[in-house]
Amino acid sequence: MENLLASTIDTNSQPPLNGATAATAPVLQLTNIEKVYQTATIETVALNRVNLTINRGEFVSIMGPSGCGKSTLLSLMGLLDEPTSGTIEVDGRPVQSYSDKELAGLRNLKIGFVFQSYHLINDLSVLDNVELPLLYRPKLSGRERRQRAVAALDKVGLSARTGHFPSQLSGGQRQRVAIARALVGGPEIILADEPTGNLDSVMGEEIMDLLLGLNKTEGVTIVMVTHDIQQAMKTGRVVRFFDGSQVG
Ligand SMILES: Nc1ncnc2c1ncn2[C@@H]1O[C@H](COP(=O)(O)OP(=O)(O)OP(=O)(O)O)[C@@H](O)[C@H]1O
Repeated sequence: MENLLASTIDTNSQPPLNGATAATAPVLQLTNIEKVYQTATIETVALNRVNLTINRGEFVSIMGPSGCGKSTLLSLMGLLDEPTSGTIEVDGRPVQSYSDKELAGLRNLKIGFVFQSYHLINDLSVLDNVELPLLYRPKLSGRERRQRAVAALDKVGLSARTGHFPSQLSGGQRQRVAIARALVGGPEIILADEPTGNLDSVMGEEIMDLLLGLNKTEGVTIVMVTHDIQQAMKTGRVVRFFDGSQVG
């Protein structure tokens, strides 16, 4: 699974693409996806017959009102949850055909997550937070883990803050740490759930520029949920949802 990083770099040596073209290979493909949440009192159809293809190198925004299924969609794309019906394919292969070990590898290596509220561990330094996902990679030495974490922090412009704790950082800096943590494993895809939702407009712009740069210069495929139309318009494609269905 370590080769995923290498294959990412090979693939992305091509010019990065914003927007789907026939020449780009789908990295994620959702076909006829339905997700129904069943509780004791109510059944909620969170996603209804969703068909969505994400091509390698794209930056796609997902927009829609609260409760329309955006986070549900992201957790299905991140293989954190399963659809009630329909098919998810990763690199052209249905998720059901991957073994549990392969799926764990995909989640850990291929996909990085960024959340609105950062999800950092307050008791750990910036460097330790970023290094955390690498602890699941026994083949890496402690030194290699540290080097990769420092390199990821460098990419987000925070190499001077490795010894800080999250409480000593601004919101924008915390989100940068979270992005470094998402990047440290060398993922092909970043799934970002309202990454600027807790930030003021200046810090939000900075984070948006960082994500745009990662997409453009490193070819990282990004799917971002946002309520901000101006940010969405900077990405290659905007997909709109309403009541669990795509409306544009
Ligand atoms: N674990 C769950 N159990 C039951 N219902 C759920 C669960 N998760 C989400 N839902 C419901 O599914 C629907 C879609 O929720 P989801 O969180 O995907 O929406 P969203 O578009 O991300 O909303 P927001 O913009 O407010 O974050 C909502 O009606 C929600 O109440």
